[in-house]
Amino acid sequence: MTEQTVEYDLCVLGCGPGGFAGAMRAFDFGKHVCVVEGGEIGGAGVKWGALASKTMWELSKDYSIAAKQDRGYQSQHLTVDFSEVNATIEEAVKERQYQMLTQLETFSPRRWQGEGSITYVRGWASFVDRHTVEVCLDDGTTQHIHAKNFLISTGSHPRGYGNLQVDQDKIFNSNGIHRLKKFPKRLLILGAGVVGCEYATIFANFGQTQVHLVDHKDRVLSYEDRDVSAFVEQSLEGAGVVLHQSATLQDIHRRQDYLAAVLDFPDGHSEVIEVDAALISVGRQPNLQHLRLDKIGIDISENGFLTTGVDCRVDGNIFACGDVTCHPNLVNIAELEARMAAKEMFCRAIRPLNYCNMSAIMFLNPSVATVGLSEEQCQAKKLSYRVAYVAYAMSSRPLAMRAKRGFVKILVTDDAEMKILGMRSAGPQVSNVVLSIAHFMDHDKGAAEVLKSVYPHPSISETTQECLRLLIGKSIYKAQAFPGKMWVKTWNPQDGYHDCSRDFQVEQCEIPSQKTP
Ligand SMILES: Cc1cc2nc3c(=O)[nH]c(=O)nc-3n(C[C@H](O)[C@H](O)[C@H](O)COP(=O)(O)OP(=O)(O)OC[C@H]3O[C@@H](n4cnc5c(N)ncnc54)[C@H](O)[C@@H]3O)c2cc1C
Ligand SMILES: NC(=O)c1ccc[n+]([C@@H]2O[C@H](COP(=O)([O-])OP(=O)(O)OC[C@H]3O[C@@H](n4cnc5c(N)ncnc54)[C@H](O)[C@@H]3O)[C@@H](O)[C@H]2O)c1
Repeated sequence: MTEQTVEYDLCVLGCGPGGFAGAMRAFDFGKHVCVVEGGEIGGAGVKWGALASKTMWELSKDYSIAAKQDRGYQSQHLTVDFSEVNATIEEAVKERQYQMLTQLETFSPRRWQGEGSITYVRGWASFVDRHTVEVCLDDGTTQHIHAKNFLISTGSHPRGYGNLQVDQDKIFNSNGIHRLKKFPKRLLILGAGVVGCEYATIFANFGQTQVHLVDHKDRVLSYEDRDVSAFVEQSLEGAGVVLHQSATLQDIHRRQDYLAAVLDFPDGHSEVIEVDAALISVGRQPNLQHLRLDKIGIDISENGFLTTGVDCRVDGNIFACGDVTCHPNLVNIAELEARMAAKEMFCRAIRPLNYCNMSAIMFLNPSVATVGLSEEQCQAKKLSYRVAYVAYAMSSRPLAMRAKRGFVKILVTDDAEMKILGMRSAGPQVSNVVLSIAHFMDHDKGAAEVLKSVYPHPSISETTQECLRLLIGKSIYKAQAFPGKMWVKTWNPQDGYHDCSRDFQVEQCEIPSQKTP
């Protein structure tokens, strides 16, 4: 295939996790794919977000463990250098980018002799018509690319804050935070969503920075259940982060060698905080503005995102995935949608995407994992549910780890089937917990059914098992003996909450055809 004459089966716009996954899935079907990337390969999934921030989080966690003083060991002369931390982050980023480029190169038409191919073009794309994009190449020239289908996977960028100038020198967003030259002594973070809470945790873990976390809402992670927000607030405050809630940032004044941030509060008073740097993390906006979607007659929905169906189609031969859509901004969702789109284009997808069982982890100290519905979401839908809570302190592994801060909270339908609706969990190794529940939800299992699995001991996942047992009244440790650490409640739209922790029923012994342990 020569690049100028060919009509590709698929042209992918943007090579973050979504674009890359979509291109590879189309390649699985033996298709000729062109991938256009204007910035750094990997996008926010690698360079500007997920991988970079998670590498920094891992390093900060290691540091905070090394700095502990309550475990019988004490490190001496522990120091940390910001530029060395950054170099390690860069190493992780480069490794992933190298893997991506290696694969693109392996399947390029120049080398690959098998079916299908992937052509990688570096430049910024915009639509000419429904089968053509124009790409501004790195050398300033343009190239037209023709394709039967397009996947828009151009991701998102950090939202600005009014007229505040993000100079990536003193005032940063998540794209620029790694340009800091050293740990700031004082850092203001505006926005206590996931990005804000994660970076507050990271800087607090390193112990070099006084963090001020500011949000206009009255709690952090305001879209989560109140008990989850309260848990995270306690963790952050325990690590020395100062929370400024229900606060509006009026302005940040640049002084000679510091920043003066003015916060306004609902009762009419204002506060001025002096800091050395600020991070603005008030959400993200999709990268659609330069795509010339008007040329292909596609409207952006009211909130600025692309509207897709369950098959990830925007319209006709135009598909979209990841942060440009109105679904949660997560790497796993971008990849899932992209793979679905490719399947829909070339072999018709068998089952539409189910967004109900999506799981996520917020990298805090300790981390928080979520899957499916929260209590607040059930209540908004007027869906009756039963919910059980078990504190990590009730399980052997957290006891052994001396890491008792954490919990598992599982929601099931308030009926005989007790189908799992969702889970919220906090603590070390929550990824294990969330994965097992996501898997059970995907298979539409009820609480009793999933107890047939035997969990290893001692493991964090035993806390999940005990929580499920609690839901069906078969827990080993009993809520009556540990109020506050274990409880069960029901909620329905008419009566609200009913605490069932003390409703102890003697189990009738029958010979069942199939036992639940
Ligand atoms: C600080 C931070 C931490 C995060 N942590 C996590 C996490 O722990 N877990 C998680 O699941 N998610 C996390 N996310 C979210 C995750 O990074 C995004 O949801 C994900 O990267 C979206 O993938 P995408 O492919 O849609 O877009 P992106 O990753 O943004 O990639 C889009 C690509 O398109 C390119 N592009 C844009 N316009 C054009 C154009 N016109 N022509 C050509 N190329 C173009 C861009 O240069 C970019 O490379 C985090 C995000 C941030 C900001
Ligand atoms: N671990 C993960 O999965 C992970 C990590 C980081 C980011 N992400 C993704 O990236 C996306 C963006 O994250 P984010 O934290 O920037 O956005 P977000 O929407 O999660 O949080 C934005 C926060 O800023 C606050 N805010 C908004 N306007 C404000 C204002 N004017 N003044 C004060 N506060 C204001 C909001 O109340 C909210 O708490 C998230 O949706 C998330 O899906 C995921």
